[in-house]
Amino acid sequence: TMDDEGKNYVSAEVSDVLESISFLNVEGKPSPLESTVLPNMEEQQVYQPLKVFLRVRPFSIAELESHESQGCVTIEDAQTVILNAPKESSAMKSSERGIGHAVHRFTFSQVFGPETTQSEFFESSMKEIVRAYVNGVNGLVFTYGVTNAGKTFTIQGTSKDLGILPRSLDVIFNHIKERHYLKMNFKPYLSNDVKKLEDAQVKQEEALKTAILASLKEETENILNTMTNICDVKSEPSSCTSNSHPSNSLEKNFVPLDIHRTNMHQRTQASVWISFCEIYNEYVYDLLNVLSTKSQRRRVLRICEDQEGNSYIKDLKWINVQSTEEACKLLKIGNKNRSFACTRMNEQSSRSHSIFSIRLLKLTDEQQPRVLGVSELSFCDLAGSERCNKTHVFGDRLKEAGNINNSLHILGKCIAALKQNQNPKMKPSYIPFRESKLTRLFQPFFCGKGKACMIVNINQHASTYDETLHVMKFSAIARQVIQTILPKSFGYFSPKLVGGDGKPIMHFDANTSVDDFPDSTETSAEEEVDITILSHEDLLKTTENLKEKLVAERQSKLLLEVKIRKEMAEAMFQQLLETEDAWSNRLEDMKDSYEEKLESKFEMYKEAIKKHAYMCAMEQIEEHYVPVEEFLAEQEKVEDRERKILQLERQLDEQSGKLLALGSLNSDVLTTENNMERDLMDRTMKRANEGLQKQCEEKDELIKSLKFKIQKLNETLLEANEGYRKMAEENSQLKHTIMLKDQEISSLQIWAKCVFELEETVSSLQKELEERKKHFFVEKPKQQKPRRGLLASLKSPVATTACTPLGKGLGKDEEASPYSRKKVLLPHKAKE
Ligand SMILES: Nc1ncnc2c1ncn2[C@@H]1O[C@H](COP(=O)(O)OP(=O)(O)OP(=O)(O)O)[C@@H](O)[C@H]1O
Repeated sequence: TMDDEGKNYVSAEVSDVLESISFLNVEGKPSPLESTVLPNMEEQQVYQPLKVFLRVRPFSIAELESHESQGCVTIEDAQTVILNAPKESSAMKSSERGIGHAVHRFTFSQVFGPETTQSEFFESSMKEIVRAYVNGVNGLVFTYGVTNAGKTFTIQGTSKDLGILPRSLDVIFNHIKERHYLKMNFKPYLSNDVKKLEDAQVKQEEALKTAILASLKEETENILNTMTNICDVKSEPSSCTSNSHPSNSLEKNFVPLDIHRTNMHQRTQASVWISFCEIYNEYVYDLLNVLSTKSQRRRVLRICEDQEGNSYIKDLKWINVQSTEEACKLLKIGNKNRSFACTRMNEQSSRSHSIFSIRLLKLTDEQQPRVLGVSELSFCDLAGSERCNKTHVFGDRLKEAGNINNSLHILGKCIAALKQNQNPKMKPSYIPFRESKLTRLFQPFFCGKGKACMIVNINQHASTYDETLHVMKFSAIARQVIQTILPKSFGYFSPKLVGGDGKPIMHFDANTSVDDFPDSTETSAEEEVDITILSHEDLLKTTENLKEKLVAERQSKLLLEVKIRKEMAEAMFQQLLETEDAWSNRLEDMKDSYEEKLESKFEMYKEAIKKHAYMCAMEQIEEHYVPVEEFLAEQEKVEDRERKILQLERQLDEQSGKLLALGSLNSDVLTTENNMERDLMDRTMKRANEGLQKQCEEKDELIKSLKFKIQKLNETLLEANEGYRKMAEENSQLKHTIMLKDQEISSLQIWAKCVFELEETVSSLQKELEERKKHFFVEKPKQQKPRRGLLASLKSPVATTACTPLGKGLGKDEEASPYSRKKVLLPHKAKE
């Protein structure tokens, strides 16, 4: 019953898909294979961010029982998911220490929750890429995540629940339907070319395919006995037990394709080829290689590049497939080989990257087929990323080689570099595509030769939270990468057709020349060997060989180094000489330029000085400015004076000449021949002489009268002198008299004082006398006479002194009363 359920479920899904892309096949409209590319891809380059889808795996019952569910992952919306660090995670511990956060938000092109069905996932994530692919655009899908996150489940799925790979195959086959080219004579070759096989080669091809498919049959038969389902490598036991006949169930799972219903009217046809390989420890192995014995060593494949620099895996088997069923069988065989190899090496499958590729060859009609284009769709199931985290692959340098997976580290570096190079402000950095096998194969998809899409698978386990967080951080960077998709992918990868011998087929394209097909583009035919599977002796031998090679290599390198050093030294010397030359030239130039500058400066200063001088002169002129009229007038005056001087000088000369002539007149008269002139001279001389004599006489008279006047004045002066002398004498006498008079006055003053005192005494005496008289009038009236006589005797000498000749000038005062005299003398007293 489960089988039936599963069958119906898948069938319904596939038909949904077919419906959704049915527009590609609408009757009457040109087939999508006829139009080489999608319309929008035809004209221009397409820039679009790398599509990154997140798929969250549901919990299993066991996981829920072991408390893995701690709400670490919350889907916010169709694009956003939130990660909450659980208690035990180091992210939480870090955030508690203040480093980083406990909650992270991430956005994706689309987030698919645990409930998402395989069909829903395919519909939303793969439709665009598959649609582009059938129209000629290369595609790459890779899953990224920790082990057990659901990568393989997403790509391959289980027998009941097909993954994106079988679904894509189904869509492809349904798309080509009647235009399916069933012959095997056109086979993918190198990176993008097609090889036309000879009949024998076709037979070989068919035999190989049968052998490979037979290996599955053998295996299936063996496994049938142990009731193990090989339908999917990691199918759950519950699903496997119900499958009594897995191959049958698989067949039923797909929509039956009527591959014989080829429409002959359709000119274009398609041939489908698949390959399946793995990259383990940086070695590429073909997973469709059937090993005859279990001990047989797996062959390591080389990655080569064609002329255009497109990498491809040399000698990788390409198997023609005619249906999804066949392709899925081959997938199973590959898975089986992968697990077998891994078991033998005691390693887990998640340590390798597996790449399942589908090549679609677009051919013209069957009668005379021509190759129109080749497109490739690859599904890459990457190794679990957690091991890389543990070895600090991101950021830190990867030191260990050996068994550590280098590819994811390089992929991270490439994505970071791609992102950085999109920033125009940043210096473009080198993208280390060539540093790992995986990135070498991915390179075309990041360089515009196809569409890439990344599927991030996470589980919600608390125990692997830190690893999951790392995956999310990686995808956040990847999401920022802008993909450039070059136009006309078919045209861009214009395929070349070669014959069975690998030589170009001329009739294929008239424009193709033989030169376009080199015999081989491979660098070395030496086969790489996976050393991990060599025996001890083999390893020792290999080591010895390698040592020898190393020594030889070192020697040649040394020689090369010496040669390079010598060349470098020569080049350096040459450069030094050139530099010296350049510098000396520059020095000369500088010297010249400085000289020029100096000269110009000198000229400048000269000019400045001139200007200054001119300015000064102008200022002076302004100060001493004389109007022209004045100046001319002055000049005229000067000239006039000069003329007068000249005239006077001439006159003087004449006069002196005349005087001389006068002195020697008589002798001259006798000697002079010209009498007329002489007479005239005489006459003028005479006249002048007369004038002069008259003048002299007048002057003499004047002198005489002046002399007389002087004489008179002298006399008057003498008289005056005499008078003056007399006056002086008189004056001195008078002065003397005055002096005497002064002396007299002063003595008189003394006398007057005495008199005044005496008078006072007298008056007092008189008063006394009168009193006494009154008294005596009564007693002795006769005693009054003698006292009157004493006063009179005192008065008479004073009168005599006043009558002396010295007192002449004061005559008027002499007769004045003693009171009046007193008045005159008072000022003298004051002066003293
Ligand atoms: N979306 C899903 N729904 C149901 N079961 C799932 C889902 N995703 C994964 N599983 C189951 O989880 C288990 C682990 O998944 P899967 O093997 O795909 O992980 P993985 O990432 O490929 O691991 P590894 O890196 O080891 O190959 C499988 O049993 C698978 O069936």
